[in-house]
Amino acid sequence: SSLATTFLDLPLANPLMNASGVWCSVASQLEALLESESGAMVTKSCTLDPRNGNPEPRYRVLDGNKPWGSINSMGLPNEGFPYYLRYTERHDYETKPLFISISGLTLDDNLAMVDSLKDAVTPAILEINLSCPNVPGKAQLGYDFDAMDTLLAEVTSGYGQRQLGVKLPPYFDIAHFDEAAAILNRYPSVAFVTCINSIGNALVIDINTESVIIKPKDGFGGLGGDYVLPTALANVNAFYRRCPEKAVIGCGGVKSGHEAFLHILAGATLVQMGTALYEEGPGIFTRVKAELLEIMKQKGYENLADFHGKLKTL
Ligand SMILES: O=C(O)c1[nH]c(=O)[nH]c(=O)c1Cl
Repeated sequence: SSLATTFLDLPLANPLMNASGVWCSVASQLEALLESESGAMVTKSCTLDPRNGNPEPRYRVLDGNKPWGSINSMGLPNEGFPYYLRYTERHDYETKPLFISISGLTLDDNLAMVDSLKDAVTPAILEINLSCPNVPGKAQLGYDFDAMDTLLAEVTSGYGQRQLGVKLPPYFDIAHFDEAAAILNRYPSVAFVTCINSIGNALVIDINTESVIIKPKDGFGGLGGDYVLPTALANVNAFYRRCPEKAVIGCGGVKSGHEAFLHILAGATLVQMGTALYEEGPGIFTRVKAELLEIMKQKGYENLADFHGKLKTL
């Protein structure tokens, strides 16, 4: 059996990569991902200027010894767009493809970064984070369909119809799957969707301290890990069914070959890891690769195409 695959016509040794935001904020982390057995890698969502982000604690795993998941309200800490643009210029693309994630604080900031990327003519693949903040008091872009449509119209024309992708927040209503997909399908250059970002504004409470466990936003934060797997699989499959011309990247609840297999069965071409990578480090790619291969062997699958998107219904 082989894990080899292609994405946007690029060859990958395997479908596994990090989720933006995890182990990808600074050069040392990016170099560790390059040296890891991941098939691809993505940078931390960046803003035009560097940001410190929110006060700590801003990331916690739940039930530490057996982390069922994580909660975070990082606040978009990053080194600023120029730092990641410089990394795209020195990345070794022969080793593995690189995605660059942007999350501008304003439409103009997003357009400025897209414009610089277009001029840079870098092989890096753009993933626009639609969970980026919107106008204060308004829902995040991924939940403000008019703002999302406007952004995509401006970005796709600014990017000269070059292929790019979007990182979507989770949706929980069939009508929202329909509406989001209808917008995305109007932009053929949006070649992939990454589902899902963390489940927003969860609240974890510690019974011993009778307190929340992260400092920002009175403890409200994005949920990752085991808790989000069924929602992640639903979003992967919903967009896989609704966007036949686009690839889907799965993200959410992957910590072993088992969940990676489920994401691919649901329609994911690549699979990202966040919480599990945060806790285990880049060695996780070696482990999950072996586990996925073992499951394929047990089931008699030679390659990913043998089961990709072949989820059965009853
Ligand atoms: O707080 C963050 O930096 C953050 N945290 C997330 O869980 N998803 C995101 O897209 C971002 Cl930008």
